Amino acid sequence: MSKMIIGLTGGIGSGKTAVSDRFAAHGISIVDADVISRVVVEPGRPALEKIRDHFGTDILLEDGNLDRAQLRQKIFSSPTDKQWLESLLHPLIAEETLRQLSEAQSPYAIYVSPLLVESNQKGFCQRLLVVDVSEETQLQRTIARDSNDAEQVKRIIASQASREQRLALADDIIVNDSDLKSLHEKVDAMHQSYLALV
Ligand SMILES: CC(C)(COP(=O)(O)OP(=O)(O)OC[C@H]1O[C@@H](n2cnc3c(N)ncnc32)[C@H](O)[C@@H]1O)[C@@H](O)C(=O)NCCC(=O)NCCS
Ligand SMILES: Nc1ncnc2c1ncn2[C@@H]1O[C@H](COP(=O)(O)OP(=O)(O)OP(=O)(O)O)[C@@H](O)[C@H]1O
Repeated sequence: MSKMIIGLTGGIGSGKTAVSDRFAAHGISIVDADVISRVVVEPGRPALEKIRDHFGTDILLEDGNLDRAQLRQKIFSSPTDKQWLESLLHPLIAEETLRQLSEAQSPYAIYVSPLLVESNQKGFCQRLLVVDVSEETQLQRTIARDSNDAEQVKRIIASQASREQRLALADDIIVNDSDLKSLHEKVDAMHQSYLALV
């Protein structure tokens, strides 16, 4: 088991994956809540059946997989549906997260989650690292990546913690306002400072 767990968070499109990929390149174990949230709803999993019973068969694609774009549309326009989905998935995500973290072998491990500040997941992290960008950058990068419409991305941003709320809880901050090369340099420096802590 790793000696230290760093929580990594940031809003949609802030660069959490870009940052965690760079830590992974240094051999650091990454446990990613967004990745786990896909595994727990794979075909054959009980959670997918519950989602189908709740939203109807139309929530599945023809091949039986979850229609994630449709579910995203639904939950970010209905707070009740969002709450229902979160109460189904968050305990499953937490269980798998703890399992994966207990297997992490690197000097420290990173738990990536968009909701570390919102839901009470900070508990098992010794430090919180926040990737910080302006809302304009979040919008631009998310739209370019997912071809989502701006209104939906704005609704997702509005449903998440604010920049200020995240920064208030941060132990460490990476500002991702420049190019990927400069992001990698910042991560490399952070990696060295974490190694010095363990
Ligand atoms: C709604 C779903 C199906 C959309 O899937 P999709 O593949 O389009 O997006 P993905 O899962 O990669 O998430 C992308 C980003 O959306 C944002 N997001 C996702 N879920 C939430 C949420 N419950 N609240 C706020 N923002 C969220 C995050 O910034 C996340 O990084 C999916 O996000 C989901 O199942 N969400 C509920 C589970 C959850 O809370 N996951 C967050 C990690 S704990
Ligand atoms: N410094 C940067 N310069 C240019 N593009 C970037 C930079 N950082 C991230 N990106 C790009 O912006 C998009 C969003 O980044 P990334 O997927 O890492 O964010 P995220 O926080 O993991 O997003 P989500 O919350 O949606 O999972 C990606 O397409 C990524 O390649």
